[in-house]
Amino acid sequence: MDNAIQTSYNEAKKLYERHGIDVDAALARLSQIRISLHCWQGDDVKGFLRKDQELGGGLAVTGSYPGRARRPDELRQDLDEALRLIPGQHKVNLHAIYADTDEQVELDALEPRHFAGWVDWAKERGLGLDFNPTCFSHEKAKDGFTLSHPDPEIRRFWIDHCKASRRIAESFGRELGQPSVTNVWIPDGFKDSPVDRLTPRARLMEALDEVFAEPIDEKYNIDAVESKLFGIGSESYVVGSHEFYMGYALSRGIAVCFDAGHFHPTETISNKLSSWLLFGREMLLHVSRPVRWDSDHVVTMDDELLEIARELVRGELLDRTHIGLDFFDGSINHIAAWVIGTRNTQKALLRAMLEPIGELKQLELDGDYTSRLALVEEFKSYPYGAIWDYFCASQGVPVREAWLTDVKEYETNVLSAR
Ligand SMILES: C[C@H](O)[C@H](O)[C@@H](O)C(=O)CO
Ligand SMILES: [Mn+2]
Repeated sequence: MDNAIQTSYNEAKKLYERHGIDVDAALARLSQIRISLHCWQGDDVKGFLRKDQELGGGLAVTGSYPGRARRPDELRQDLDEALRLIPGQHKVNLHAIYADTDEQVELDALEPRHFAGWVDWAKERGLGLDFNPTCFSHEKAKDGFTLSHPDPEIRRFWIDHCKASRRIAESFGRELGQPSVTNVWIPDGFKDSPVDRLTPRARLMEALDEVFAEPIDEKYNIDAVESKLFGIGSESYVVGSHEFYMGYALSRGIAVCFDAGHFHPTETISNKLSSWLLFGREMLLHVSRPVRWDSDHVVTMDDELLEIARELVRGELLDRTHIGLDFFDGSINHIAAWVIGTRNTQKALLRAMLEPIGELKQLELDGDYTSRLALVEEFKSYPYGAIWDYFCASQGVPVREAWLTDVKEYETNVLSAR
């Protein structure tokens, strides 16, 4: 370890210790937290099945930065490069359209064997895999409805696709020895105000009940449902709204996915997590960054990211939370986007762990809001960067912005040849 890094760490640690903060314990905890890197940042949500399809479901990727992955082996190579630059052991989040197969297989006929390449790769590296049915970018989703479609045949197709997805995730869990989270997000909704809001939701409820009917051991697969306030083309009404899924997940004992970009512009998910976990068992996060709308910008160290991390740490909610990322920026280097977003998420968790939580809670209980505010604000300039640098060095990954040199080299040597 570089002397300067060690010295700065020792000095910073002393400052935290004055407030009773166990820095080594925080780093040990941080090293155990797996973040799920979303594969779709690597290729602008194109996938490998049915590549001719336009991106649908109201999703939009802007930018055409060169070098995006075109095949499973390229995507895995890029993920390897990103993971090399991120401390800790993580997971990779796949969508169904990222099947690694030469077969022309339909979404409702996908099987675990179509993902064998991913499982072998993950096993070799000790990674976990999460999964998502892809209920968009398909002719059967063209009119904006999938699981809640009025046509029972179309509904059947999507139900079967979601059932197949759970079986694939279960196989990941069995093979990799850690549960896979299957997250169902559907784009269903109306551009303009509907006359009947109830019936599509009733259809969705019934369809989901069928999807989740097959019992699967939670040791292998955890089900989650993701709501949205609006989308492009579903500005006025989304079938799978927040209230719908809160009720659904609570009554069915499954997890809710909170996506940071899926609420009103001034509404934050950080303020929802404690409420959900008082009643629900587990949750999935899609850590994202909305800019004016659900724009899926790369996660930065903004107030909301820190507040999400604080909620998880202060409330001891980490053990019941699965942290996934969800952004797709096609205007910058695809690997850098993963590295920036993941390292920021980890850094925010570290900052939250390095706060004098017991002391702050006591001040609040005592009604000393002056000291509470003073301490929270002073801690913002405590030297967490020195602790982070030490963590990166001890985990064998580049310290500070040194990772960027590696990404630039990779761009020159690998990406520019694509
Ligand atoms: C590609 C993902 O499934 C998608 O981003 C979903 O999670 C979402 O957030 C849709 O807005
Ligand atoms: Mn999401």
